[in-house]
Amino acid sequence: MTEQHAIRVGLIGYGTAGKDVAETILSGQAGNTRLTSVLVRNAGKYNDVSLDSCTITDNEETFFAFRPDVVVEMAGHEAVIRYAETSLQHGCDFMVISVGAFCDQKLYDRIMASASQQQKRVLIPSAAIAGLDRIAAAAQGPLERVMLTTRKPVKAWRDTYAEEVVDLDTVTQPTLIFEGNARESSGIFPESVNVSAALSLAGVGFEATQVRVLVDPTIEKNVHEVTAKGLFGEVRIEVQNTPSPNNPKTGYIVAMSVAHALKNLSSPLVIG
Ligand SMILES: NC(=O)C1=CN([C@@H]2O[C@H](COP(=O)(O)OP(=O)(O)OC[C@H]3O[C@@H](n4cnc5c(N)ncnc54)[C@H](OP(=O)(O)O)[C@@H]3O)[C@@H](O)[C@H]2O)C=CC1
Ligand SMILES: O=C([O-])CC(=O)C(=O)O
Repeated sequence: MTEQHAIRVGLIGYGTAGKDVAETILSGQAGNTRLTSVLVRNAGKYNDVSLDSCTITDNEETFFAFRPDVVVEMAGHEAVIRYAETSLQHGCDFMVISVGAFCDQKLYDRIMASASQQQKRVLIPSAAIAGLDRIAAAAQGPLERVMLTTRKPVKAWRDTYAEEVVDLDTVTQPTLIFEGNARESSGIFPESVNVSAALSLAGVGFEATQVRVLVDPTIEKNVHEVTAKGLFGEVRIEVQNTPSPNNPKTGYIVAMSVAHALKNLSSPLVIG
């Protein structure tokens, strides 16, 4: 594929992970892709940022006027609510990391209907979790149980629901702050447990996916453990993600995974 035929990428959000994704595209790590436009809330904040020929805008029309092939959301649940259907209706695939927004079943159904109607796709990279491929394959046969346990250090829980249930300044032991299903965890932790939604969509759905969330002052990394059992056998996968210094809720791996997913769109060899 020549540069002329590069996949045109529109990015929503230029925060911790969005900035890293932009850099992977500009450095060629995301395959044959070209960053055309970045949609932010206040373009004035980014006057000093220069991204080659890419335009940073807070105007939705300007953003879509660059006719991206794929819109990559790196901005949170509210951005999914605002831009998922709009992106599909503009003829773009929609790559989403704030997957927890899909816990709103009506929103999810509308987005899926738009994707089918437009013959476009919603793409969910693994991001902070691993093993979605295995869970999706295992879901072909009966799956008895899928469970996620998410643990993060204290600094990852500032400004979240965790502050309502535990004193982050004094906690010394791993402390369970949530136990329930993925429908609930996706809504309660919009910035921290999107992985539970991705796991649900790969496997047995939001109600049947069990989730436990812990504040863990004894660890340095963000840890996600997936266990599942079914006709296929059993699996236990644990990832330990290095938190990003700019936002300890998010790991470096999130942008790396998006870069890999973008690369898969143009690569003759597709893995994962
Ligand atoms: N699936 C997964 O494994 C993971 C998913 N996530 C999701 O990714 C999101 C982003 O993570 P991260 O980069 O660390 O978060 P940051 O808070 O560092 O960055 C979010 C950025 O999004 C921008 N933003 C918010 N709303 C909009 C909007 N409507 N339009 C354009 N830009 C917007 C914010 O801009 P402003 O400066 O205006 O506030 C901010 O720059 C998280 O909120 C979470 O939902 C994160 C980690 C893992
Ligand atoms: O980066 C992580 O550890 C996971 C995360 O924030 C999320 O799923 O929203």
